[in-house]
Amino acid sequence: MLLEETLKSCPIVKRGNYDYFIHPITDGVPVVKPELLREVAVRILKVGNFDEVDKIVTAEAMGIHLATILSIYTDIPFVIMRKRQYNLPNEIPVFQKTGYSKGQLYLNGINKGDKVVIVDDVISTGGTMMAIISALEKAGAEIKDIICVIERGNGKEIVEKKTGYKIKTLVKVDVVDGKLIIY
Ligand SMILES: O=P(O)(O)OC[C@H]1O[C@H](OP(=O)(O)OP(=O)(O)O)[C@H](O)[C@@H]1O
Ligand code: HPA
Repeated sequence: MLLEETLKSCPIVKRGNYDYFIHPITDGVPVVKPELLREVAVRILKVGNFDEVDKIVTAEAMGIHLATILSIYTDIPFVIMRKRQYNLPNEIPVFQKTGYSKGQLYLNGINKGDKVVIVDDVISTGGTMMAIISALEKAGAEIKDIICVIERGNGKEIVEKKTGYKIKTLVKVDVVDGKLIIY
């Protein structure tokens, strides 16, 4: 499959001490091919449960292309947790920490009782997913499913243990000695 094929050859760069892999789905670099995007979307739709879901939720920036194509396929609207504060009434700020960055994410557009599916490109340390889940819980949303395209390291297990939610992924990778391996 294209996702696995393209992962095999992706470059790794250092972000501080973190070995960061660069891939079209996770970075939009070097180029996002429609056949790859389509394959990923179809695979997400196969594993995910989008029945009777009010909103798809993703995080800026690299969940946006995924939420967009899933929204077009399912006719479900989507919400982007932004890194920018809008100061809208009921905006929910949460702290986000990844393996290489720290910041805030802001949730708008979710009503109490909304049934949501969370979609993101990668789960690595799980810091971002913890932030998304905590914002949605504060908003009173009902999380129906969580799907990340790529899992790396043990962040998925950590988040599952802490929150009780099951996280689905399409492929599991790791970076070992500067090389990306696919399990
Ligand atoms: O599991 P974690 O360690 O939290 O890593 C996963 C997150 O890291 C990336 O986001 P980032 O905040 O770097 O922003 P980007 O989407 O703009 O690359 C990626 O898009 C995930 O949201
Ligand atoms: O290694 C990575 N590559 C791309 N996106 C990511 N988000 C967390 N880790 C990574």
